[in-house]
Amino acid sequence: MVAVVDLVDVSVRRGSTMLLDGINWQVGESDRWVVLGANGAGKTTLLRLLTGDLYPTTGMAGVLDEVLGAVNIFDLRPRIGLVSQTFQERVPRGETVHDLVVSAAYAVVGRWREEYEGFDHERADALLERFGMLELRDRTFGTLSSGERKRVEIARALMVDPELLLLDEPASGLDLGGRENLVRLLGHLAADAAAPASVMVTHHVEEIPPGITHALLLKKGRIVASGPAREVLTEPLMSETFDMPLRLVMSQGRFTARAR
Ligand SMILES: Nc1ncnc2c1ncn2[C@@H]1O[C@H](COP(=O)(O)OP(=O)(O)OP(=O)(O)O)[C@@H](O)[C@H]1O
Repeated sequence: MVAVVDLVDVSVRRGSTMLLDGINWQVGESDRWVVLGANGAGKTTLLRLLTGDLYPTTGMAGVLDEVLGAVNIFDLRPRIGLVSQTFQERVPRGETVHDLVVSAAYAVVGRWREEYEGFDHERADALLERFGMLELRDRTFGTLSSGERKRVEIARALMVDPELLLLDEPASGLDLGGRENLVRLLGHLAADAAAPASVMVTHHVEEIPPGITHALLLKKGRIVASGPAREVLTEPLMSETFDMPLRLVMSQGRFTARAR
């Protein structure tokens, strides 16, 4: 198995605070992971480590067979698709949906004078169609609903044909319909054998798409449990992670949780 992510005894410390502590974690090339944890558990820190935004204080962090700190991060980043919470702030007013997706091929936000190949345009449109957004290809990004924007962001993240797809709370802020649409699309992606390995961060089990293969539970920077989803997404482990007795129900590949 090729390890897409290989963290060995990783810690991240800021002052006297351990943001991550003793993390050992491997992601395989066909894995679909969900990372769950309460506010402040360290989920965003973990994603920022994977994108090379920050480095381990101790331990070894391997991503796509490269060791963080020993690889040029600008060579690594194009191999990773990121759907972040802050991306929308960087999109210029007036950027069209199609241009936003096609410009990922050049790792830029906002088209300027790049010359794109016909192939790039076709790929961008095929991705927009896959996420139900082709009809809106000529709309400006700023006029889309939150759910539509998320679908465009995922299309953009896949434009570079990444080897690892990172999704940071993709359903946050969406209404019920928007969330359900997105979870369905993420479920299709998870089921696609040609799709890259993925790591999705969320607070809510309702946002876990069907087809997730593995789960990692974080609490105060430490791993509560990690492994196959059916072994990790259990009432005792989830209750420990969120510090309250939970009732967890799984039905037709989807989860719901509430306090006991
Ligand atoms: N530079 C820093 N110095 C000190 N503490 C920090 C720093 N950056 C983050 N933290 C703390 O580290 C902890 C983990 O933060 P992180 O953003 O990774 O959590 P999270 O699980 O993503 O939380 P949320 O679900 O609220 O987004 C938090 O308690 C945060 O306040």
